[in-house]
Amino acid sequence: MSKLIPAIRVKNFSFYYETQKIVEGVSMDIYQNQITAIIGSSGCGKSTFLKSLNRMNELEAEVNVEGRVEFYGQNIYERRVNLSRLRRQISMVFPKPNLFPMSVYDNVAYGVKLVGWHPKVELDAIVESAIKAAELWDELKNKLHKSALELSGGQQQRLCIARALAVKPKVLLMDEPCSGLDPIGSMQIENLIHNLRSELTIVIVTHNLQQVTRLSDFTAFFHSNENRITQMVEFGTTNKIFTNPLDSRTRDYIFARVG
Ligand SMILES: Nc1ncnc2c1ncn2[C@@H]1O[C@H](COP(=O)(O)OP(=O)(O)OP(=O)(O)O)[C@@H](O)[C@H]1O
Repeated sequence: MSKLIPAIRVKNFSFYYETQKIVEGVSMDIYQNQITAIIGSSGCGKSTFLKSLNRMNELEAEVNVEGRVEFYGQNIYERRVNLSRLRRQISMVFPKPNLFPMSVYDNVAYGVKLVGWHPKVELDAIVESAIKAAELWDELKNKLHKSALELSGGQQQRLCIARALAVKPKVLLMDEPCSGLDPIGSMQIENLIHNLRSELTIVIVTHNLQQVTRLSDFTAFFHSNENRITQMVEFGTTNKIFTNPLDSRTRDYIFARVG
């Protein structure tokens, strides 16, 4: 493996919704151009943690944090951080497609237009390149001006990825990106994630442990303790976590589910 460069360094990080502590004392590195999976029981705080990596949860609730999340050396929780810029650099894909009721083209162009004006020819090129990167161009090149909501579920989810890619993020956070898809739709997204890794750093939350072993380079196991506060129990290469976990709680979770 070539030298690993941390894109995000999480340092002794705790997260609260108002005063309710959800995640406690997480320290981990998320490496550039690697796929990192976050696994753990339902409700333990995986999505919360994922959204704390680009401060998305602040759109939903009042939050408090302790510790640091450094993105290429800068603590994203510093007061002077520009949140729109941060969320472009660390973009997010949600469990269900959340396209706008507008055309395929306008969905992909949306975030790009928010950043600033581009000549039409430039915008066309950005949209085409993002749709190609999401491996949808052949399917959609003749439907660019049709409503995005007419696409299949799998196409909609890949279009969400195209929309996220259009603003040229460095990191893509993916929360259960295949949850609503059939096996073929899931496999297309998995192939896409696999191919995107050469250009992007990816963090994925999923309950599908087979998917974790197929896709990810590193795995973090989160576990909620008796006080319903979640800690990261173990982090390592996916191979190590799935063949020889050190912690009995990781072992119990993985072997109970994989068999
Ligand atoms: N906006 C919010 N405000 C307050 N509490 C929240 C909010 N979102 C989630 N929570 C709480 O945070 C805890 C962790 O939820 P979260 O969705 O992060 O878990 P999860 O591990 O991703 O779950 P799942 O695997 O079922 O999707 C839960 O107790 C949940 O009720």
